[in-house]
Amino acid sequence: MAQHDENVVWHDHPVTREEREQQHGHQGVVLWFTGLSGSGKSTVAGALEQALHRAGVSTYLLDGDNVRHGLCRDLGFSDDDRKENIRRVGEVAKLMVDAGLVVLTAFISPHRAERQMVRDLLGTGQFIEVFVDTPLAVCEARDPKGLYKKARAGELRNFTGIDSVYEAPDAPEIHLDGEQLVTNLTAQLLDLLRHRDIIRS
Ligand SMILES: Nc1ncnc2c1ncn2[C@@H]1O[C@H](COP(=O)(O)OS(=O)(=O)O)[C@@H](OP(=O)(O)O)[C@H]1O
Ligand SMILES: Nc1ncnc2c1ncn2[C@@H]1O[C@H](COP(=O)(O)OP(=O)(O)O)[C@@H](O)[C@H]1O
Repeated sequence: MAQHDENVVWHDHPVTREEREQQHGHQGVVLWFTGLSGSGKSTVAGALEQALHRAGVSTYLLDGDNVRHGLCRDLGFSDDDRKENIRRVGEVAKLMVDAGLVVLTAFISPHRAERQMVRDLLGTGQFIEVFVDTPLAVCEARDPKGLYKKARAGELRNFTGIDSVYEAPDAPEIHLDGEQLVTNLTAQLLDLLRHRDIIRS
């Protein structure tokens, strides 16, 4: 990968992040959902986005399945490709936070090091790690896309939880029990955002 060019200089623009946040009426922040395939990341992130949108919050949901159709269509599921996937998404999320949005991301993001990389990229308090903790057996029973079945049959290699690692977060900002009702999980996340003064009560 090409390295940073020292002849490219950062340019500050007249409209500041603070002014954009003022216009939105809230801060920019990333809610970084992580968990196994089938744990419920997209479902819970989608339900939370809907609740926030209805409350007038400016949001954007970046979803692994969708991003891999465009921005990351050249990437597969080797450790190096997953790392590059998360690096790109982290950079995009950072730009969206700078735009003043509440960004929700739904990527397996199986490696602690990559999640830490994104945390470091964003400022303090701007990276909220949401661990959707659903046992592998439950994810496998849900298997909405039939991918676990393929992985067990040896038709799909490097599948997270089967023959590729998932490193659970040590200290996520919020640890969700992925077997609870989606409405309950959404309420827990809204509470956290209110508690952190990211949205108003
Ligand atoms: N080998 C392998 N391992 C895991 N997942 C696989 C694989 N191949 C395809 N898929 C599908 O891709 C979705 C995960 O993409 P992500 O971008 O979130 O993965 S990662 O963060 O880069 O690890 C994942 O979607 P979710 O089920 O929404 O998590 C799968 O549908
Ligand atoms: N809390 C939940 N309780 C029961 N089923 C759920 C829950 N969350 C998600 N599901 C279901 O599990 C499946 C996987 O959810 P999904 O959001 O696609 O997971 P992920 O994005 O982590 O792969 C879907 O069929 C979804 O309807």
